[in-house]
Amino acid sequence: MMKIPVMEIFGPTIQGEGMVIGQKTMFVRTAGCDYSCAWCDSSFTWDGTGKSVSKQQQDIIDELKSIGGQSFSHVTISGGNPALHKGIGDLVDLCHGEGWKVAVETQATFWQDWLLNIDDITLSPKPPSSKMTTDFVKLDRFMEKLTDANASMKIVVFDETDFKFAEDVHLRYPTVPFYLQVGNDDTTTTDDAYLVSNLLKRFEWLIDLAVASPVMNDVKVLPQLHALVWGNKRGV
Ligand SMILES: C[S@@+](CC[C@H](N)C(=O)[O-])C[C@H]1O[C@@H](n2cnc3c(N)ncnc32)[C@H](O)[C@@H]1O
Ligand SMILES: Nc1nc2[nH]cc(C(=O)O)c2c(=O)[nH]1
Ligand code: SF4
Ligand SMILES: [Mg+2]
Repeated sequence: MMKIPVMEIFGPTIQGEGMVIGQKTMFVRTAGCDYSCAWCDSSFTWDGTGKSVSKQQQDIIDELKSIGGQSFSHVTISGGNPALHKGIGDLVDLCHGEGWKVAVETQATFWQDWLLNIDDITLSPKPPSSKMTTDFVKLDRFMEKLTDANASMKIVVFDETDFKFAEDVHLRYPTVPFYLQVGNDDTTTTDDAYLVSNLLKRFEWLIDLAVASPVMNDVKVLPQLHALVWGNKRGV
């Protein structure tokens, strides 16, 4: 089995974003990303400020059990970009062997066949404000392989240009469940009162855009619930 570079393992907490928002889950956060989004809230996974440890799949399972005890049945793998790591396939199989469901968060730039075994797949192509460029030809090929999977799109929106990008993505993949997510433009503040009021204002702004858009009639608009509850704290 190929080892996996792990940044952190934490939980149980609730999934704060997207298609299974509110779901009790453990998190495994892998190291390394092929992107470097301008506003990444997990930049410690790729900018050299965090420390990762290369781990065997069974050791990750043991750590999940020792941290989470009997109090979970769902594991979310995020990063960084977890799809950079082939070894996650064996981890997913071991999780399923334990009777746990597995979710993944990725920006959909790298394909891995283990994606077909994931219970909840969240794909998050990046809008212009991230300064990353989405290769739609590549994304088309990626999405074709997931036709029968339980996959969703989640686009983070910071401004009107991002919203237009989100509309384009939704129109391109109209049958894929679609989520709009509020962008957090201050991922370092510890002033939770300021952060929450700022995020709620942005949430209202995003709701207003979605409500007015005939393209966005069948979408869900969400904040990052964990940011509203715990601010920018890590490991929650
Ligand atoms: C840290 S990323 C890791 C997974 C993968 N690299 C990705 O981007 O999908 C997890 C989720 O957080 C979102 N995200 C990152 N920074 C954010 C921010 N400042 N505000 C809102 N969402 C953010 C990403 O778009 C992604 O959906
Ligand atoms: N509670 C909680 N929910 C999350 N949803 C996506 C997260 C991520 O960083 O990928 C995340 C996270 O870090 N914490
Ligand atoms: S793709 Fe995800 S982890 Fe990578 S830089 Fe962007 S938000 Fe951060
Ligand atoms: Mg996060």
